[in-house]
Amino acid sequence: MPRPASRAVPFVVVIPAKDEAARIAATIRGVRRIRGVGEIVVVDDGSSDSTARVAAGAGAEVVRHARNHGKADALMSGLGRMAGLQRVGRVHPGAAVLFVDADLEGSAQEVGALVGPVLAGAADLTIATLPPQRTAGGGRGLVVGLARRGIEELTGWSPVQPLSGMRCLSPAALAAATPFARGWGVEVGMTVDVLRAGLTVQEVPCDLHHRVTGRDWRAQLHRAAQYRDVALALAVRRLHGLRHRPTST
Ligand SMILES: O=c1ccn([C@@H]2O[C@H](COP(=O)(O)OP(=O)(O)O[C@H]3O[C@H](CO)[C@@H](O)[C@H](O)[C@H]3O)[C@@H](O)[C@H]2O)c(=O)[nH]1
Ligand SMILES: O=C(O)[C@H](O)COP(=O)(O)O
Repeated sequence: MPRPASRAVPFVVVIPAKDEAARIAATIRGVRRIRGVGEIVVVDDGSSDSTARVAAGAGAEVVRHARNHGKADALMSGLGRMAGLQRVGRVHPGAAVLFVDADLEGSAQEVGALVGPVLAGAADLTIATLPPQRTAGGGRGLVVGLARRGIEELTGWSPVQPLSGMRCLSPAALAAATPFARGWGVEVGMTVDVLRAGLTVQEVPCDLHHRVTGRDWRAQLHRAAQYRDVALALAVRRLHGLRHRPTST
């Protein structure tokens, strides 16, 4: 039976997860400590480990991809489940969504700082910025630089951490940002689309700690995929901007 609408929650947590069995339970416990949290949806994006079983055991709603589709599709599947929960009255029809990576463990609680400005109507999209991490990363800033310069070129706004995936979106921001750019282009595409819709974006410092990408060949392959997806998301939006440019007389 659907729960009464008065108990419907004002925001839903969506956690995309690929092979996160070692971290997902701690991350779910972390977000459960956020004030006002209701439904927590974990999307197991074709994991080869026990991510789905562990997440279900920790009390999350679990959506499973039979094979790996990439982060953007995992987030879209989470939104699909959120719509289902709205239809049965378990989630408020005008609920916000909070995207949280699966590898934050206990620090995930700090993502709660993103919710207030969106529920209060002060921002449509809030994005977490992270402090220096305990382990040094192995990147040279190529992907981050591409993303930051691209967003600035297309919108005039220069984000501190353009790739950060911890984000809270109002219903208006969700409408402007979906369907998402594919794979690792999701954050850059979302930021550009929300700003171009005339909505407000705000970066919020959060004391978050995650698994940093290292220096081995797998890490460099990961960065190459990030670079490709960010470049594609920007190229599509550049074209869109050209097509919709007002013609001068
Ligand atoms: O095919 C995949 C790969 C990853 N994930 C999940 O997506 C999240 C982010 O993945 P991760 O490997 O931790 O990404 P990072 O290398 O840390 O990437 C950074 O940059 C990405 C954009 O390139 C953002 O999405 C991330 O939030 C940001 O932390 C995690 O929960 C993963 O389990 C999927 O759902 N499907
Ligand atoms: O390690 C990182 O911060 C990301 O994979 C991005 O890589 P980058 O340092 O090349 O921007």
